[in-house]
Amino acid sequence: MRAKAPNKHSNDCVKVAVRVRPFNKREMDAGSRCIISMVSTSISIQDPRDSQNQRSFSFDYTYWSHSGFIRDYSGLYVPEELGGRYADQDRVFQDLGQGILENALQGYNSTLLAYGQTGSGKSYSMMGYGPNKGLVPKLCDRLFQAFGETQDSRQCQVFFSMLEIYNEQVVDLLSRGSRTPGGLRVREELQRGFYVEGLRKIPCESAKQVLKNVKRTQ
Ligand SMILES: Nc1ncnc2c1ncn2[C@@H]1O[C@H](COP(=O)(O)OP(=O)(O)OP(=O)(O)O)[C@@H](O)[C@H]1O
Repeated sequence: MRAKAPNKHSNDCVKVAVRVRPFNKREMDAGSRCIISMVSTSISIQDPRDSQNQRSFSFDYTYWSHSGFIRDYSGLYVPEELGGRYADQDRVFQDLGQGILENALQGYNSTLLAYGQTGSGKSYSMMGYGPNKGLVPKLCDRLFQAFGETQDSRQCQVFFSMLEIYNEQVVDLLSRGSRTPGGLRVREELQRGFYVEGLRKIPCESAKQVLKNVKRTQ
Protein backbone atom coordinates (compact mmCIF):
# COMPACT_ATOMS: atom_id res chain seq x y z
CA MET A 1 0.00 0.00 0.00
CA ARG A 2 1.43 3.39 -0.93
CA ALA A 3 1.59 6.16 1.62
CA LYS A 4 -1.43 8.39 1.50
CA ALA A 5 -1.39 11.98 0.35
CA PRO A 6 -1.25 14.32 3.34
CA ASN A 7 -4.61 15.91 3.98
CA LYS A 8 -6.93 16.36 6.93
CA HIS A 9 -8.33 12.84 6.57
CA SER A 10 -5.08 10.95 6.31
CA ASN A 11 -2.41 12.12 8.70
CA ASP A 12 -1.70 8.48 9.54
CA CYS A 13 -1.51 5.62 7.09
CA VAL A 14 -3.79 3.38 9.13
CA LYS A 15 -6.99 4.33 10.94
CA VAL A 16 -8.68 1.88 13.27
CA ALA A 17 -12.35 2.18 14.16
CA VAL A 18 -14.80 0.14 16.20
CA ARG A 19 -18.57 0.05 15.77
CA VAL A 20 -21.15 -1.37 18.17
CA ARG A 21 -24.17 -2.78 16.34
CA PRO A 22 -27.73 -3.08 17.72
CA PHE A 23 -28.82 -6.29 19.36
CA ASN A 24 -30.26 -8.82 16.94
CA LYS A 25 -33.55 -10.60 17.60
CA ARG A 26 -31.90 -13.55 19.30
CA GLU A 27 -30.03 -11.26 21.68
CA MET A 28 -33.15 -9.23 22.43
CA ASP A 29 -35.26 -12.36 23.03
CA ALA A 30 -32.59 -13.58 25.45
CA GLY A 31 -32.85 -10.28 27.39
CA SER A 32 -29.19 -9.48 26.73
CA ARG A 33 -27.52 -6.56 28.44
CA CYS A 34 -25.00 -4.37 26.61
CA ILE A 35 -21.61 -4.65 28.29
CA ILE A 36 -19.88 -2.08 26.07
CA SER A 37 -19.59 1.57 27.01
CA MET A 38 -18.01 4.27 24.94
CA VAL A 39 -16.43 7.55 25.96
CA SER A 40 -14.86 9.62 23.22
CA THR A 41 -12.50 7.29 21.36
CA SER A 42 -12.27 4.66 24.11
CA ILE A 43 -14.48 1.69 24.74
CA SER A 44 -14.79 -0.41 27.87
CA ILE A 45 -15.97 -3.98 28.09
CA GLN A 46 -17.45 -5.02 31.39
CA ASP A 47 -17.37 -8.61 32.58
CA PRO A 48 -21.07 -9.19 33.41
CA ARG A 49 -20.15 -11.61 36.23
CA ASP A 50 -17.46 -9.50 37.85
CA SER A 51 -18.01 -5.76 38.33
CA GLN A 52 -14.28 -5.30 39.06
CA ASN A 53 -13.24 -6.74 35.74
CA GLN A 54 -13.32 -4.13 33.02
CA ARG A 55 -11.03 -3.76 30.00
CA SER A 56 -10.61 -0.54 28.01
CA PHE A 57 -9.33 -0.02 24.49
CA SER A 58 -8.62 3.10 22.42
CA PHE A 59 -9.28 3.60 18.73
CA ASP A 60 -9.00 6.38 16.16
CA TYR A 61 -12.80 6.36 15.83
CA THR A 62 -15.59 4.77 17.83
CA TYR A 63 -19.14 4.43 16.53
CA TRP A 64 -22.12 3.88 18.75
CA SER A 65 -24.72 2.21 16.53
CA HIS A 66 -26.26 0.11 19.28
CA SER A 67 -29.20 2.33 20.21
CA GLY A 68 -30.73 5.77 19.76
CA PHE A 69 -31.88 5.31 16.17
CA ILE A 70 -35.10 5.22 14.20
CA ARG A 71 -35.94 3.90 10.74
CA ASP A 72 -37.16 6.83 8.65
CA TYR A 73 -39.81 6.75 5.91
CA SER A 74 -37.23 5.63 3.32
CA GLY A 75 -35.85 2.83 5.48
CA LEU A 76 -32.73 4.71 6.53
CA TYR A 77 -31.46 4.21 10.06
CA VAL A 78 -30.84 7.70 11.47
CA PRO A 79 -30.29 9.18 14.94
CA GLU A 80 -33.62 9.49 16.76
CA GLU A 81 -32.83 13.08 17.65
CA LEU A 82 -30.74 15.77 16.00
CA GLY A 83 -27.16 15.47 17.22
CA GLY A 84 -27.92 12.07 18.81
CA ARG A 85 -25.04 9.70 19.40
CA TYR A 86 -26.18 7.00 16.95
CA ALA A 87 -23.56 6.69 14.20
CA ASP A 88 -25.28 6.13 10.88
CA GLN A 89 -23.74 5.07 7.55
CA ASP A 90 -23.14 8.70 6.50
CA ARG A 91 -21.18 9.42 9.63
CA VAL A 92 -18.95 6.38 9.09
CA PHE A 93 -18.42 7.40 5.49
CA GLN A 94 -17.47 10.96 6.46
CA ASP A 95 -14.75 9.68 8.79
CA LEU A 96 -13.47 6.61 6.95
CA GLY A 97 -14.68 6.83 3.36
CA GLN A 98 -14.06 10.46 2.49
CA GLY A 99 -10.30 10.24 3.04
CA ILE A 100 -10.09 7.07 0.94
CA LEU A 101 -12.08 8.77 -1.81
CA GLU A 102 -9.77 11.79 -1.81
CA ASN A 103 -6.71 9.57 -1.89
CA ALA A 104 -8.14 7.40 -4.67
CA LEU A 105 -8.86 10.51 -6.75
CA GLN A 106 -5.20 11.44 -6.37
CA GLY A 107 -4.14 8.00 -7.53
CA TYR A 108 -3.24 6.44 -4.19
CA ASN A 109 -4.13 2.85 -3.30
CA SER A 110 -6.34 2.30 -0.28
CA THR A 111 -7.56 -0.71 1.63
CA LEU A 112 -10.63 -1.15 3.81
CA LEU A 113 -10.53 -4.08 6.19
CA ALA A 114 -13.45 -5.24 8.33
CA TYR A 115 -12.75 -7.70 11.13
CA GLY A 116 -15.19 -9.36 13.47
CA GLN A 117 -17.06 -12.53 14.27
CA THR A 118 -20.10 -13.73 12.34
CA GLY A 119 -22.99 -11.30 12.64
CA SER A 120 -20.90 -8.49 14.12
CA GLY A 121 -21.79 -6.03 11.35
CA LYS A 122 -18.95 -6.22 8.81
CA SER A 123 -21.23 -6.47 5.77
CA TYR A 124 -23.47 -3.73 7.13
CA SER A 125 -20.56 -1.29 7.39
CA MET A 126 -18.82 -2.35 4.18
CA MET A 127 -21.75 -2.97 1.81
CA GLY A 128 -24.82 -1.98 3.78
CA TYR A 129 -28.33 -3.30 3.45
CA GLY A 130 -31.09 -1.75 1.32
CA PRO A 131 -31.05 2.04 1.48
CA ASN A 132 -28.42 1.99 4.24
CA LYS A 133 -25.54 1.89 1.79
CA GLY A 134 -22.19 1.06 3.26
CA LEU A 135 -18.69 2.32 2.58
CA VAL A 136 -18.06 0.47 -0.70
CA PRO A 137 -21.15 1.57 -2.67
CA LYS A 138 -20.88 5.11 -1.28
CA LEU A 139 -17.24 5.26 -2.33
CA CYS A 140 -18.02 3.89 -5.80
CA ASP A 141 -20.91 6.33 -6.27
CA ARG A 142 -18.77 9.32 -5.35
CA LEU A 143 -15.70 8.12 -7.25
CA PHE A 144 -17.54 7.75 -10.54
CA GLN A 145 -19.55 10.90 -9.88
CA ALA A 146 -16.23 12.76 -9.52
CA PHE A 147 -14.96 11.25 -12.79
CA GLY A 148 -18.19 12.36 -14.47
CA GLU A 149 -17.77 15.90 -13.23
CA THR A 150 -14.11 16.31 -14.12
CA GLN A 151 -13.39 18.86 -16.80
CA ASP A 152 -10.03 17.55 -17.96
CA SER A 153 -9.55 14.97 -20.67
CA ARG A 154 -7.37 12.53 -18.71
CA GLN A 155 -8.47 8.92 -18.66
CA CYS A 156 -8.95 7.21 -15.32
CA GLN A 157 -8.52 3.53 -14.50
CA VAL A 158 -9.99 2.01 -11.38
CA PHE A 159 -8.50 -1.11 -9.83
CA PHE A 160 -10.83 -2.77 -7.36
CA SER A 161 -10.97 -6.10 -5.57
CA MET A 162 -13.00 -7.53 -2.71
CA LEU A 163 -11.66 -10.46 -0.76
CA GLU A 164 -12.97 -12.39 2.20
CA ILE A 165 -10.67 -14.30 4.54
CA TYR A 166 -12.64 -16.99 6.31
CA ASN A 167 -11.17 -20.03 8.06
CA GLU A 168 -7.77 -18.95 6.70
CA GLN A 169 -9.09 -19.28 3.15
CA VAL A 170 -9.00 -16.28 0.81
CA VAL A 171 -12.14 -15.96 -1.28
CA ASP A 172 -12.50 -13.57 -4.23
CA LEU A 173 -15.92 -12.04 -3.58
CA LEU A 174 -16.22 -10.79 -7.16
CA SER A 175 -15.49 -14.16 -8.74
CA ARG A 176 -18.37 -16.12 -10.21
CA GLY A 177 -16.90 -19.19 -8.54
CA SER A 178 -17.14 -17.92 -4.96
CA ARG A 179 -19.92 -19.64 -3.09
CA THR A 180 -19.66 -18.10 0.37
CA PRO A 181 -22.71 -16.13 1.61
CA GLY A 182 -20.57 -12.95 1.55
CA GLY A 183 -19.46 -13.61 -2.03
CA LEU A 184 -22.93 -14.38 -3.26
CA ARG A 185 -24.34 -11.23 -1.70
CA VAL A 186 -21.62 -8.91 -2.98
CA ARG A 187 -21.91 -10.33 -6.50
CA GLU A 188 -25.68 -10.24 -6.42
CA GLU A 189 -25.64 -6.57 -5.39
CA LEU A 190 -22.96 -5.55 -7.88
CA GLN A 191 -23.89 -7.66 -10.89
CA ARG A 192 -27.56 -6.99 -11.01
CA GLY A 193 -26.67 -3.31 -10.57
CA PHE A 194 -29.52 -2.62 -8.22
CA TYR A 195 -29.94 -1.70 -4.62
CA VAL A 196 -33.38 -2.25 -3.21
CA GLU A 197 -34.55 1.04 -1.77
CA GLY A 198 -37.78 0.55 0.13
CA LEU A 199 -40.17 -1.12 -2.24
CA ARG A 200 -38.67 0.41 -5.39
CA LYS A 201 -35.67 -0.89 -7.25
CA ILE A 202 -33.36 1.95 -8.15
CA PRO A 203 -30.51 1.34 -10.61
CA CYS A 204 -27.22 1.91 -8.89
CA GLU A 205 -24.92 3.43 -11.48
CA SER A 206 -21.87 2.81 -9.35
CA ALA A 207 -22.46 -0.92 -9.39
CA LYS A 208 -22.76 -1.04 -13.17
CA GLN A 209 -19.72 1.14 -13.61
CA VAL A 210 -17.67 -0.97 -11.24
CA LEU A 211 -18.32 -4.02 -13.37
CA LYS A 212 -17.75 -2.21 -16.66
CA ASN A 213 -14.73 -0.10 -15.82
CA VAL A 214 -12.90 -1.91 -13.15
CA LYS A 215 -9.64 -3.67 -13.81
CA ARG A 216 -9.09 -6.35 -11.21
CA THR A 217 -5.95 -6.09 -9.11
CA GLN A 218 -4.68 -9.63 -9.44
N1 LIG B 1 -24.70 -0.45 12.48
C1 LIG B 1 -25.78 -1.23 12.33
N2 LIG B 1 -27.01 -0.69 12.39
C2 LIG B 1 -28.11 -1.47 12.23
N3 LIG B 1 -28.07 -2.81 12.01
C3 LIG B 1 -26.87 -3.39 11.93
C4 LIG B 1 -25.66 -2.63 12.09
N4 LIG B 1 -24.61 -3.47 11.97
C5 LIG B 1 -25.15 -4.68 11.74
N5 LIG B 1 -26.48 -4.64 11.72
C6 LIG B 1 -27.38 -5.79 11.51
O1 LIG B 1 -26.81 -6.92 12.18
C7 LIG B 1 -26.94 -8.08 11.38
C8 LIG B 1 -25.57 -8.74 11.17
O2 LIG B 1 -24.73 -7.84 10.47
P1 LIG B 1 -23.81 -8.29 9.23
O3 LIG B 1 -24.56 -9.17 8.29
O4 LIG B 1 -23.24 -7.05 8.67
O5 LIG B 1 -22.70 -9.15 9.99
P2 LIG B 1 -21.36 -9.78 9.39
O6 LIG B 1 -20.27 -9.45 10.37
O7 LIG B 1 -21.13 -9.36 8.00
O8 LIG B 1 -21.69 -11.33 9.46
P3 LIG B 1 -21.03 -12.56 8.62
O9 LIG B 1 -19.58 -12.63 9.01
O10 LIG B 1 -21.81 -13.73 9.14
O11 LIG B 1 -21.26 -12.28 7.17
C9 LIG B 1 -27.60 -7.66 10.07
O12 LIG B 1 -28.99 -7.96 10.16
C10 LIG B 1 -27.41 -6.16 10.02
O13 LIG B 1 -28.48 -5.52 9.35
